[in-house]
Amino acid sequence: MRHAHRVEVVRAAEAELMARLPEGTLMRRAATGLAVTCARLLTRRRGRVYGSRVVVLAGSGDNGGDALYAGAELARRGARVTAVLLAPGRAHGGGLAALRAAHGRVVVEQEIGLADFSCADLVLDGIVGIGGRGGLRPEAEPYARAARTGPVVAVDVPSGVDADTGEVAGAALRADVTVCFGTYKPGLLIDPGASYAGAVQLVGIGLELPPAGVVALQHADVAALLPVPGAESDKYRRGVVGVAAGSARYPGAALLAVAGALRGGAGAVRYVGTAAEEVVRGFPETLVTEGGPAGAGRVQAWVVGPGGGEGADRALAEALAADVPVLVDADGLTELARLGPGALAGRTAPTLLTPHTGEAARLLAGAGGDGGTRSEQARPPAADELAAARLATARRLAAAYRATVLLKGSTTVVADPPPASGRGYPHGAVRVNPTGTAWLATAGSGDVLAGLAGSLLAAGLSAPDAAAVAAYLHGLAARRTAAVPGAPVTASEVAAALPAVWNDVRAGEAPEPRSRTSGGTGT
Ligand SMILES: NC(=O)C1=CN([C@@H]2O[C@H](COP(=O)(O)OP(=O)(O)OC[C@H]3O[C@@H](n4cnc5c(N)ncnc54)[C@H](OP(=O)(O)O)[C@@H]3O)[C@@H](O)[C@H]2O)[C@@H](O)CC1
Ligand SMILES: Nc1ncnc2c1ncn2[C@@H]1O[C@H](COP(=O)(O)OP(=O)(O)O)[C@@H](O)[C@H]1O
Ligand SMILES: [K+]
Repeated sequence: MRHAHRVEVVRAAEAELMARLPEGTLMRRAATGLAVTCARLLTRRRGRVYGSRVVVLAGSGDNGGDALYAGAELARRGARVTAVLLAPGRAHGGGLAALRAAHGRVVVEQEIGLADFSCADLVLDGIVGIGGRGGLRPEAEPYARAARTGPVVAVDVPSGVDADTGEVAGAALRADVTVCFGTYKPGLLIDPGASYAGAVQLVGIGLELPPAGVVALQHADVAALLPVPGAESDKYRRGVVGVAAGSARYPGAALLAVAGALRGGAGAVRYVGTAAEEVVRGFPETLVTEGGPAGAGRVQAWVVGPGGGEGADRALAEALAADVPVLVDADGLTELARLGPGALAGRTAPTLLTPHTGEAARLLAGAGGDGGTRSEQARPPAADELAAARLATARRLAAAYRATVLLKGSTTVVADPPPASGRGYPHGAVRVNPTGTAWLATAGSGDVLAGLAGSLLAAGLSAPDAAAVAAYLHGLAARRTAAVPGAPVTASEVAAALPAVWNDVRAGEAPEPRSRTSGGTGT
């Protein structure tokens, strides 16, 4: 599990630890970890550190201090280090002295051409870290846009990325590697910030931290959550998932949701809807029932809405009336947005909403724009604004509907509603998904995800576990299924690859590293 903490929490842990240690200890630990990574990258690129050209971009805070100290360590090993001071006169005094003592060169911005930056063997981004406010400043923007040949190593956070949220206001430094200290920051795991961070490495500095508000499951965490039938299991004990999906216009959505559901660990899939004939032809193992969810017999969880068309309102009402977990997707969400959060008010069983940002915009508008009452009409949020602020969007929706929310797109975010007491930290737990590829943005892949997550719910996983495990497997399946890495995939292929990735996860096969060309980490 990767744990990510807010800046405020990191600061508190830092203060507590610093009070017990000699001054400068934490920065020395951070800078040493940073220098080790840089030396490894330089050795890979040039065979050795000695003689390599390193540019340090140093801002006015401790982030610049880390970069200057790391630059000094590289200079001591023979690297030709040039530090560019973006806030001359305010650079970290100790770091500057260390770099000068190691015969590093120190210049101000006007004294170095972008050409020197562009041909460096390695650039250290120490412009700003967790103390950053309001995006990159004008003096730093040319570095964000300049071409470069060597890797950029971000210190703690890529400058310009909001550490708490992953939001990027304007330009930001695009890193190949980010070396972060003490804990991951949410902004390193959530797009757009995550896509600026490259490969993220954590350097422990001894912070004692409380449980993390944001986590990313890894292979072993997912493996531990996968349902496994016991010796006494039968198909009903394994869980029956009901799928109310598809319509005359979108029969394929029913097939794809069922395809996902059949691979999610439930013992049986029960289908209700107008595409029963097509479903049985495609998947003879499906149980089909006439009418809506109300008359369908016992199920342990419902999936409502993929391709649901005009029948989605009835299916939603009947599924929500059942005292079992309900996953609401697609047309079910459009109907829920029309009804507003009150439609979930009487439910005691878990509800899982799986919107993309367009549906999230409708849901927020249905909740009164800001999650308040419907009479407080605010400007309806636009989908692209919500995509740029994925963490806040998922949290707002979870709070407004008091349901678990899986927000789809580049970095899928799963948010729980805040605790009912309203005391303490004002947000519920959040999981972010580290697998996936932008090729998942293909028609029908969301239907597969809905079926898969619903099946995991029926098999007994909690709503946040089912959502996070489904997103993880779905993202891995998309990566695995491409005939050539990075090639397009179809939703049917994603569904067909699920058993193989299930086995990979159980066997502990490492996932592929994230790939820029495949368009990010999220599903
Ligand atoms: N926490 C820990 O445990 C440890 C933390 N460590 C390190 O310390 C870092 C945090 O250092 P920090 O607190 O000095 O803040 P930092 O990120 O350097 O930025 C603040 C400075 O930047 C300025 N500034 C603000 N916004 C800006 C912008 N948009 N663009 C440009 N400049 C901007 C602002 O000045 P202003 O100009 O606003 O007056 C202020 O001077 C952390 O990320 C990690 O690297 C490690 O050494 C070890 C343990
Ligand atoms: N840019 C992206 N990067 C990664 N995954 C994405 C991206 N855009 C969409 N996805 C994923 O693709 C799937 C699309 O689902 P959805 O929008 O519901 O499509 P459909 O309605 O056609 O099934 C989701 O799992 C979503 O997270
Ligand atoms: K930085």
